[in-house]
Amino acid sequence: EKAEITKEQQAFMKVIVDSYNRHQIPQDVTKKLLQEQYSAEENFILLTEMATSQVQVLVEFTKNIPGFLSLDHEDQIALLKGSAVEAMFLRSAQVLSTKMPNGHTEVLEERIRNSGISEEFMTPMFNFYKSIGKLHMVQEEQALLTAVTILTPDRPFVKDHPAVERLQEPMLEVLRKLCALHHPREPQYFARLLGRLTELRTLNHYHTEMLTSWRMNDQKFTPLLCEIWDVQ
Ligand SMILES: CC(C)c1onc(-c2c(Cl)cccc2Cl)c1COc1ccc(-c2ccc3[nH]c(C(=O)O)cc3c2)cc1
Repeated sequence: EKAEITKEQQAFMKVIVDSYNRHQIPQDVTKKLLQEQYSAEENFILLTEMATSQVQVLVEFTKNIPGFLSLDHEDQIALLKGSAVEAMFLRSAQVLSTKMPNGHTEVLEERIRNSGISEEFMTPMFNFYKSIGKLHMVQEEQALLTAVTILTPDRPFVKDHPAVERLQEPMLEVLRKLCALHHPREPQYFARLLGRLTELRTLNHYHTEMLTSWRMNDQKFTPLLCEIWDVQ
């Protein structure tokens, strides 16, 4: 029957979910959220460290997505560069929308709100965080939604669109079945989930402006972030 998740899809999903759970920012980095002092300068430095660590984790997760490593190498880079900010919004959204026992939720929000980001970006950013929170995604959905975001064919400079679509399609199919399984009373849940991906695209534009305003204040990024965001 259409809605059943097949054995192959189960195995396919397990690879992605296990990789997603395995690749997390190390404790010694995230525990700094609670330790460092609260100044705009210190918050920016800490968030830069978190983003750098998150990009490294993201690259490892992406390499485990079935078929990703057989894509054209330049397309692999284009997909990572094109999706990094969106994937980090999704990841930070999970931290900000679930009450973390370690108290990281509150301190992360506090540091983001006081890191030199102008008010005009705060509203759309935290509206997104709220809308993700309302979805109460299960971790399989979070993992697959992140993989679907990374394997979005129409990123800048991607040459072989069809090859990326062939990888994204089976993930969308499993995600659709998962939504039906975990949210049986919300037939529109899958559509709402994909709607978040559209909202993420708009956040990309805000993020580009955030980077520009940080750079205007001579804020420094790490080499990895400079490379992935084409700055400096
Ligand atoms: C370079 C820095 C200042 C930056 O620029 N834009 C953003 C930026 C911003 Cl604010 C918002 C959204 C996206 C970006 Cl990309 C950031 C900071 O980005 C991140 C902040 C936190 C986390 C993150 C991810 C996983 C985590 N787990 C835990 C834990 O306690 O387990 C904490 C945590 C933090 C990831 C990226």
